[in-house]
Amino acid sequence: MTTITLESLTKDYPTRRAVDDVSFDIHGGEIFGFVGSNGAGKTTTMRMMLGVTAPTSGRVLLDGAPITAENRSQFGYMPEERGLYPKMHVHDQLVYLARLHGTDRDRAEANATMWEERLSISHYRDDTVEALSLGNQQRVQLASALTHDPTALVLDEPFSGLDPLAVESMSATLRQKADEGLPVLFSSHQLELVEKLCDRVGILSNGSLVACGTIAQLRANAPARTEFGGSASACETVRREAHAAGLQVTEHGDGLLVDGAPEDPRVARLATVALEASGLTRFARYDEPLSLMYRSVVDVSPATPAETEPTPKRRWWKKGGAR
Ligand SMILES: Nc1ncnc2c1ncn2[C@@H]1O[C@H](COP(=O)(O)OP(=O)(O)OP(=O)(O)O)[C@@H](O)[C@H]1O
Repeated sequence: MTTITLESLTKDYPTRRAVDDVSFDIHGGEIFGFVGSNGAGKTTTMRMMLGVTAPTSGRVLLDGAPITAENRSQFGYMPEERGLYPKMHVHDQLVYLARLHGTDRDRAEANATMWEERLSISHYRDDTVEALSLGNQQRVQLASALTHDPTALVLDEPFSGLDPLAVESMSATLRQKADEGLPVLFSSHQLELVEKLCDRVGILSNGSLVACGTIAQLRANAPARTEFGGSASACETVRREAHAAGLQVTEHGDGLLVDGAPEDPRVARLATVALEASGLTRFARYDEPLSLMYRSVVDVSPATPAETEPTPKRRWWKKGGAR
C-alpha cells in the first residue's frame, strides 16, 4: 500500500519560518488527522505535499522514492481556498475536473453521478456552484477530490462549516477510502472528531510537529493522571491526602483527577486511604481526551520568527513517528 513520507520539510517565508523540519509518514489504509492552531503551518505543509509550494528544504517521498508531478496529479486534494469554478454547473464541473486528471469520459460521468448520490448533492447537479450553500459547495469540493479515483486524499479542513449529517457522510467517505487502501490526511480544528475518526494524529505548533502517533501512543506519552470518584467524603480524603503528598488535584465532574499514574505509589496510597475511609468507587488511569493533550503541547505564545532563536520544542515521540 502507498506510503507518503514527509522528510524534514521546512518552509521559510521572508519574515518567518512557517514549517520547521517536519517529518512523518502517512500509510495506505489510515486516516491521519493534522491539527494545530491558526498559523501553525498545516496548510503550508499540505501545499508542499501537493507541490503547490516548494519546500525551502526537505522532500516528499512516495513509497520511498522522490514524489513526481505525475504521482501528485493522482492525489485528491481539497485546498483551503477551495478550487471550484463558481459559474460552472456541479455535474459538468465534476466531470471536467476528473477529465483534467486523465479519467476517461464514461468513468468520469459514472464517478460524478456516484459521488453526487453518495454526498447527497444529486439534487444540485445542474445548479451553478455559486448558487449552492457553503456546506453544499464543500460537498462538491470533496466530490471533485474523488471523481478521478485518487491514490491518496489530502484535505484541508474538509469538515469546517458542515452540518451534522454532512459530517457523518464526510467521515464515512474518508473511512471508506482508507479501507480501500488510500492514505488519507486531513486538517481540522474539531478535536473530538479527529479523536473519533483518525488512526493517527500529528500536532503542529509554530511550524514544528510536537506530537505524532495513535491516540493511545499520545496518551501513553502524555503525563499520566488518575481519576478518583465516589462519595463526597472519599473525594475529600483523596483531595486532602493528595495535597499532603504534594500531588496536583483537579476537579473533574463529580470526581477528581490527580497527577500521576495509578501505579505510582503516592497515587496508589491515596486509593488505599480512601478505601479505608469507604466510598471510593472509581480509581483508574484517566484517558486524556485529545483536546487536553493538545493544550499541553501547543505553544500559545506568538509564532517564532525565523531569524530569532527557536523556542525549545517538546516532542512526545521518537523522530519518524511510530505507527
Ligand atoms: N504565501 C505566504 N507568504 C508569507 N507567509 C505565509 C504565506 N503562506 C502562509 N504564510 C504564513 O505561514 C504560517 C503558516 O500558515 P498556514 O496557512 O500554513 O497555517 P495553518 O496551520 O494552515 O493555519 P489555519 O489553521 O489558520 O488555516 C502563517 O504565519 C502564515 O501567515
